[in-house]
Amino acid sequence: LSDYGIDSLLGFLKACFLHKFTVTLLFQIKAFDLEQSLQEVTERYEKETQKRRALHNSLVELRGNIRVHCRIRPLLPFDTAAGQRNFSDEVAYAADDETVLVKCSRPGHAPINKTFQFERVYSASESQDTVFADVAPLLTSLLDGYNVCIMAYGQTGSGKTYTMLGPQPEENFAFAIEDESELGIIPRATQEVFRLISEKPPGSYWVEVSVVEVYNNEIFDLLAKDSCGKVFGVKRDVVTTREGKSDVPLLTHETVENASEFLHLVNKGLQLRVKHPTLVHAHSSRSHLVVTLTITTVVSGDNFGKENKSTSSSRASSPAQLEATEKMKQVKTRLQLVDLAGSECVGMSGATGAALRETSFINRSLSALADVLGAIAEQRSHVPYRNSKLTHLLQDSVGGDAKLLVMLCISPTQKYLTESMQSLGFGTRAQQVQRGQGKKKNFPVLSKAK
Ligand SMILES: Nc1ncnc2c1ncn2[C@@H]1O[C@H](COP(=O)(O)OP(=O)(O)OP(=O)(O)O)[C@@H](O)[C@H]1O
Repeated sequence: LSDYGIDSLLGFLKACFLHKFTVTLLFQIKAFDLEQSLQEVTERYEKETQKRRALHNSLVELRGNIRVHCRIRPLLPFDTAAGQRNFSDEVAYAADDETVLVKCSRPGHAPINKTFQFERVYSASESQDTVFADVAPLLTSLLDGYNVCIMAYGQTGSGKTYTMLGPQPEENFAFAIEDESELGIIPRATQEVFRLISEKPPGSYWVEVSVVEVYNNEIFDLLAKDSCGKVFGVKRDVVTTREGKSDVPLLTHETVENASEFLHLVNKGLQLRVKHPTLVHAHSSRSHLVVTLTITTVVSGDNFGKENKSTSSSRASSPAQLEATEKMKQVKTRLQLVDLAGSECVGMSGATGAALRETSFINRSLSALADVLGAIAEQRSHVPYRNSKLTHLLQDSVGGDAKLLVMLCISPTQKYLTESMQSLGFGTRAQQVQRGQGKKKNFPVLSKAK
């Protein structure tokens, strides 16, 4: 190569290098710009979503609508049953955080491509933390004087107990206390209630808990104790008081002073809850569970405070002690946490004998719940609360002034398509029910603690 040839080759290579360098640099600048504008758009979108949610919440509040959230559980090993082709195909998805998409085409059936909108939709990967973060604001309302009810509804095996309590050990119902991140709404809500109480200005609060199971249309008190102090389920009845409220006479209400006392107590009651294997999974709850926290706010009078030996300044040491104190004013608010038994198509359940009886009681009580919501939605003069013990027990939460959140739980697979569509239909109807604005209990003006 002549000198001239080498020079021009070097020049050419240099030009190529410079060109490549310039192009890379331009790309990098462009990518940086794009990244920045994407970030800006995302931030703006999140702000708008928050604003829209806040507006939606106010609207729901004003109309007294029932809030409905929907959680789609992940695919699990028991979904893939041998010999059932296509049954484990996923057909229900979270299209976004407010939309469920059900998409399915089966030979011999019309294809389904349907969306359902709810206040919040959780995809299979969303954690217990995320679910609870959306529920927690309702608990603030509880201490502001509103009754609150959170109810999990869905087909057998769709994740109701997981969502409400957390994953369950083989032998018993219990809170998996070892792994806090897996705890469900009930234990977290209790922790939150005690945290909120600890932040309150002087006044007095105490928390009582009751645990009830509705099994085969009978109510059982799961905290009742025998003469040796051992818990055993005692049958109770539900009545309507003169004020038109539902009440369970003789129901055990235990005072708890903190969340771990609550967990310990409720765990004992949960051991009595009926569960049997079903064709869906081995540890199916065959009863509706209702855990109620009653929060009594006591505004101290002249004598109160002198007798309060509690370690916490904002809490009374016992209800009995408080009842003995004169010049007190009390306001009671109630948090009802409900893990409904699983809805099921009787034909699908494969149940016979006693199990079939259980299944039909579960289905009857759930359709009584749907009938009650239908009657409220149509503003009928008669709402058939007394058609089942479940609806009679939940009367004040469903039809009364409570803020009600229905947590729909959905199995993602084709096998449970019919049940999932039924649950999604239930949720859609529930969120259209308007009951008038949630009513706040008026707190008496707090007098300064002495
Ligand atoms: N989001 C989830 N992530 C992980 N596992 C889950 C989830 N939801 C449910 N599961 C598991 O699926 C199984 C069935 O769930 P779960 O018992 O909560 O259903 P269920 O709706 O309460 O059923 P049933 O009405 O029969 O009692 C359990 O083993 C549970 O741990």
